[in-house]
Amino acid sequence: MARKGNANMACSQSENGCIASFSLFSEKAVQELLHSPLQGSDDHLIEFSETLRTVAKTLRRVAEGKASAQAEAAEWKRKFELERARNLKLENRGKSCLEFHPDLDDMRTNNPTNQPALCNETNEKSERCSRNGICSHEVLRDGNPDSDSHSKMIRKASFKLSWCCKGEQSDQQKHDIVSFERGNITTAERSSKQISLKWESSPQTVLILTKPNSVPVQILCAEMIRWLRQQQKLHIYVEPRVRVELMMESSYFNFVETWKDGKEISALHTKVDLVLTLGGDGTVLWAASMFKGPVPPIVPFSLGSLGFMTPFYSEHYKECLESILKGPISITLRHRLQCHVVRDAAKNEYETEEPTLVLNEVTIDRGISSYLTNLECYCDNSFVTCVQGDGLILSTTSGSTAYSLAAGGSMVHPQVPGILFTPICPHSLSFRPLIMPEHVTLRVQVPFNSRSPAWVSFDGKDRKQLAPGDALVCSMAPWPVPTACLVDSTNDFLRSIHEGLHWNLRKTQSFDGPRES
Ligand SMILES: NC(=O)c1ccc[n+]([C@@H]2O[C@H](COP(=O)([O-])OP(=O)(O)OC[C@H]3O[C@@H](n4cnc5c(N)ncnc54)[C@H](O)[C@@H]3O)[C@@H](O)[C@H]2O)c1
Ligand SMILES: Nc1ncnc2c1ncn2[C@@H]1O[C@H](COP(=O)(O)OP(=O)(O)OP(=O)(O)O)[C@@H](O)[C@H]1O
Repeated sequence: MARKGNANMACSQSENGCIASFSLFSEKAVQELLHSPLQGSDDHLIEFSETLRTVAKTLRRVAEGKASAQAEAAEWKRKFELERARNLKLENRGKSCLEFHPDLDDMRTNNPTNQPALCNETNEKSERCSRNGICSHEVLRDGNPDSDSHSKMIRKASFKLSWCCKGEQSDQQKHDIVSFERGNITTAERSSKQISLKWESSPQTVLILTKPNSVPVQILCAEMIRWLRQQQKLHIYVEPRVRVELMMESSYFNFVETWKDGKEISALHTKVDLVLTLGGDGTVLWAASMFKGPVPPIVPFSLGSLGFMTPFYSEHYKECLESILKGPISITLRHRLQCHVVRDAAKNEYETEEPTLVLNEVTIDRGISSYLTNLECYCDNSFVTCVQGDGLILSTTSGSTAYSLAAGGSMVHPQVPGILFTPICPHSLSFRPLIMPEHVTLRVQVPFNSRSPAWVSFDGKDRKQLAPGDALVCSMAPWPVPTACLVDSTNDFLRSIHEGLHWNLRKTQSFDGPRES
């Protein structure tokens, strides 16, 4: 019955009007005809019914063939897009690496092989490692040349660990990341160390972003601008809306700069040294969303109710800013996800549609539909699972304390590079959340046979519909969001889960009472 139902659906969904009209002669219709009072009374009618049944069967086979061809085409398309996404990622990495290097010309001249900056970095790393005496690339020596046969037998085998960059030919792209010291694996570098920012020249320009419709925020903003101008001699940028509000208050604020259009916004990162946010976590998300590429360091002042990412107290803004402008400051590099919506109809969406960067998460859910969402999920070339439930959250580790947490995901330190894969109300008893490594590309596909479309939203905003056949492709973005820490990354994170969520708060058990003897 289910197969028959599917066949009918495939026929009626077809854009081909001819097949749609033939679906009138479905097997069900034929059965009804056979069981009608005319049955047996007319041999010709029976013969005709048999013919119709054959036609219906043939049509069903055609519809099934079409569905399977569509699925195969989607699979090829998915592979093609994955490959493109990988290449794009590599290209972006190359670009960002080059962009962030101030002495690019020097490097080019000093790099006879003309390798990209990434390779130089790797060389630098291994040089640094050798200096530290940790990353020896030598083959393990025997030790004592006079050693007896017993000690030779217990000698450990030597080996080399290397890492393959995707999309390159395997022989050319092996970089040693972990080496061996007398056969034991040690790591020289870890990606999640506390990062310190030291100004090499003083910051000149500050962008202030504020939560809208808040009088305390407006008052603080005006006060802060006066202080930054008079005491720190800084250039100030604000949003057009805020400039209007300031000018209504006083013409004194005429020096405050703003922008006119999206083009000027996209050039902001080249002018702004520091971004101050006055609001809650939503204002930090807003600030991050303004920068589609590199993001200047953000100093988030807390004027909201929760404030996971806003460690600075607005009452102490003068002391905070004095110390930040002087530096050095501890920062958290918050990873972002780069998301592409890939339409089934698109020939090549990567070239036409801008990716959306999210700091918290991208959510694919059932929107207003009351049906279960049905989402096929892939990680690189591997099938992950099919989500049947309210939806799926792909979250950064910064976002792990937001929607993903509410859906049962783990809380993860924001400096850990990874992508959280958290289902929303899965209709299955065994669906636990996953955390994937940072280098993967995830693809969430609405299958062709889905009963309803799905909806995607980015940091809780910009909802878009995903029709059957459409997909969301998501990978780690090359541009993280550097946010200033009040103390350091770990201290701020723990403080936020204690104070913000009252994590594991319980009255301590009293001393009196039964004890183990
Ligand atoms: N059920 C839920 O928990 C739920 C539902 C929808 C959206 N959200 C979250 O709201 C975010 C958008 O925030 P908004 O301020 O624009 O909307 P909002 O004003 O609706 O605020 C949502 C709440 O989430 C908190 N929040 C945001 N980012 C956080 C983070 N990284 N860690 C801990 N808490 C965080 C905010 O402080 C706020 O209290 C989305 O990215 C999503 O994570 C949560
Ligand atoms: N500069 C801005 N322009 C437009 N919208 C903004 C801006 N800053 C913040 N928002 C939006 O305003 C909403 C509320 O912001 P925010 O979370 O900072 O304040 P809050 O809700 O009072 O804080 P909390 O969530 O901690 O209670 C968010 O949805 C955010 O996206």
